[in-house]
Amino acid sequence: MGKESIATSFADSLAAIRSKLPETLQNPQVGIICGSGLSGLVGSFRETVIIKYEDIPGFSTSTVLGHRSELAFGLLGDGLGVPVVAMLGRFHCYEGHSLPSVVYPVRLMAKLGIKDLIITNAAGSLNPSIPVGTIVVIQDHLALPNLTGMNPLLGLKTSPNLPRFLPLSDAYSPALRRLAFLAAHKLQLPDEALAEGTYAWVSGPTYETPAEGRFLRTIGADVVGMSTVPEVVTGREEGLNVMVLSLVTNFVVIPESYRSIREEVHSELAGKKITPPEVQVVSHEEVLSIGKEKADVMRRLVECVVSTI
Ligand SMILES: O=P(O)(O)O[C@@H]1C[C@H](O)[C@@H](CO)O1
Ligand SMILES: Nc1nc2[nH]cnc2c(=O)[nH]1
Repeated sequence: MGKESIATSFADSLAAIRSKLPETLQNPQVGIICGSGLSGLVGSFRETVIIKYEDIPGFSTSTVLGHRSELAFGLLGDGLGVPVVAMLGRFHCYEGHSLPSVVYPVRLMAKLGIKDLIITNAAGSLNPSIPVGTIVVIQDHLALPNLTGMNPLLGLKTSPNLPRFLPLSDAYSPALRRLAFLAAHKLQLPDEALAEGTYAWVSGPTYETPAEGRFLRTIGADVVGMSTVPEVVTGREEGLNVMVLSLVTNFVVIPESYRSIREEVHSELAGKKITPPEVQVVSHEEVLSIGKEKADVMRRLVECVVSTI
């Protein structure tokens, strides 16, 4: 899409959205992107207005189970509540969406006036000390696609006011990360409920081979997932404060050693039968099931952070 048609598209999207919102929700302060199976957060909204993605010009729709394709506006948190906008479902490159489409909603939320962006996702753990069920407050990322030509900021700038070269050494807001740990304390979550770590972005839709998992761990990633980084990069370009909460839904399968078919065959030929180890595999059903189990903790945490922003 050229610069002019992107601008027209944003104007059309904004007009369609604003026409459906009451005065109290016209200026959301916080944007939230809900990861796989984590859209239950909307249950805590008051004065909720839901707009289907298909009714917003310029928007795509999500094709992934656990993503609802709806934009939710409402008031969240104690007292009068903070006006927020939440994406109940996101777009991933592996669905066939282009990077500009994946990050379109982030740019739109920035144009709606949000200052802070809270992103959640489901991720696999590469770190033995970060078990399934932990929420990881992301402190940094490793994005091989960004480094190798799949960067959401490649190409013409969508506005002359945006920086051409964006520093990312401060991508994950320390102030918001502090609020996450303070919120966990306020909610009396056990210490181990929240960890800190580095997120690796891969395109998906395949889960990692054992060698890929080992590689990502070796280069410093704690969790891995198929989303989020394009949203973070674009959010930073738009001048937003960004925080990412990754729910660990599974361990990435990294066996200590490989099953040796060579040894099995040689043993069999020598009259000794070796019982092969069970092969573990990850599934999206498992990801959604842990998401369902932990959705409430994520909901309370995000609500508490929003109340204290
Ligand atoms: O949208 P998120 O990042 O939460 O979803 C994760 C990554 C894949 O889309 C999916 C794999 O199970 O879950
Ligand atoms: N790439 C990747 N994405 C995930 N999303 C949830 N679990 C995983 C995982 O193990 N690997």
